[in-house]
Amino acid sequence: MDSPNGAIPKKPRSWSRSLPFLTDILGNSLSDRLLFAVPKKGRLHQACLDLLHGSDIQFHRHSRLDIALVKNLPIALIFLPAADIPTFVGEGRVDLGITGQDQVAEHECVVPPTETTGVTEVLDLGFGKCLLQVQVPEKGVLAEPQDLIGKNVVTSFTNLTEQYFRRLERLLAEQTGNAFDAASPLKTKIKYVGGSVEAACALGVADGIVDLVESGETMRAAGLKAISTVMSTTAVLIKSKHPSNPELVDLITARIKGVITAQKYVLCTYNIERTRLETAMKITRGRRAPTITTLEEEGWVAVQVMVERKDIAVAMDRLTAAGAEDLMVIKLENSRTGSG
Ligand SMILES: Nc1ncnc2c1ncn2[C@@H]1O[C@H](COP(=O)(O)OP(=O)(O)OP(=O)(O)O)[C@@H](O)[C@H]1O
Ligand SMILES: O=P(O)(O)OC[C@H]1O[C@H](OP(=O)(O)OP(=O)(O)O)[C@H](O)[C@@H]1O
Repeated sequence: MDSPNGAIPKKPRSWSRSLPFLTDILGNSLSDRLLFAVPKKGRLHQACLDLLHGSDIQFHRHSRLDIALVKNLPIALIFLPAADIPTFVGEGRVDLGITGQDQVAEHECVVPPTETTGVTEVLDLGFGKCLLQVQVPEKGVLAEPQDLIGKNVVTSFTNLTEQYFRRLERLLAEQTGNAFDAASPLKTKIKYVGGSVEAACALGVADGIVDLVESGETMRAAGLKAISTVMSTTAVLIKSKHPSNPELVDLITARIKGVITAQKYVLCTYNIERTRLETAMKITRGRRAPTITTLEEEGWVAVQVMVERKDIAVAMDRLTAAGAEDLMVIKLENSRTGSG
């Protein structure tokens, strides 16, 4: 897929139906609606549907149709590949979107943001966490990213990979006192594949790859090892520079923030003797401060406090050791908090 002039070939765009065409199907139902792009498949799809459900954004998606009208808000959801969402939001064709920071960065390599175009990151959604890494065969002789200079590198992120190797080639030229011509093609040959990138080395198409790693299982199973990290990424809510309805964007942001916070925290309640309260409060400080209520029983108080879900087991162990009794942990359905 290398192009003759050394330019990186564009990814194929799988979303071929244009908004005017969809408007024809749906009559005028798109006008006056905020357009919100959601990944139509892949790793982020289900988490986004859960987020919409938690935010009470109700819709019915007809099969094969990549657009769904929201029943209870003036919003239309547009289902797009995660890789295409920065383009649509960046050009202001769609107001809001969810995609990975990696996809935003890949897009911005080719279309740098300006004052009026490009996307603004509104919220880190916490899921879709992974690393974009340079990987090589575990058993091979390649050990450092510079060993790949002049070799074949396969990836779905051709622009970020080009940027990475351009920096590396420039750095190496500077270190060795050689001239680096920014206009000349890269020595490293970067090839695009749309998926199953990890197979490229075993099939002899690549000496190394640049791909996403979450648990590391795919990489291990393919006999690869990471030798460098290009970037870390999570899913983000993005908006265009001039959304059609900024108030509605703020409302959706607040709702989604509430769901994310509710997923991140649990409510912990316990009873404790007032004399031991100071120790207990050091264990569970809360988001702002714990709520303390006096119990009918002399010298005892009840405590209500938000605790990060990932810390709750250890917190309960320590609270019990500090004399807390009747501990309960309650899952939060939704939340609205002062400072996010
Ligand atoms: N293993 C992973 N763990 C967490 N997040 C991931 C992982 N793989 C991808 N992502 C995130 O999800 C985004 C979309 O990647 P994914 O490969 O799922 O999309 P896709 O190419 O549209 O789907 P598919 O691979 O099913 O064709 C990535 O850009 C990244 O932000
Ligand atoms: O570190 P892990 O937890 O194993 O995850 C990493 C894998 O997940 C992604 O691919 P995905 O499964 O989405 O399919 P794809 O190869 O078709 O993109 C990514 O491209 C890796 O292959």
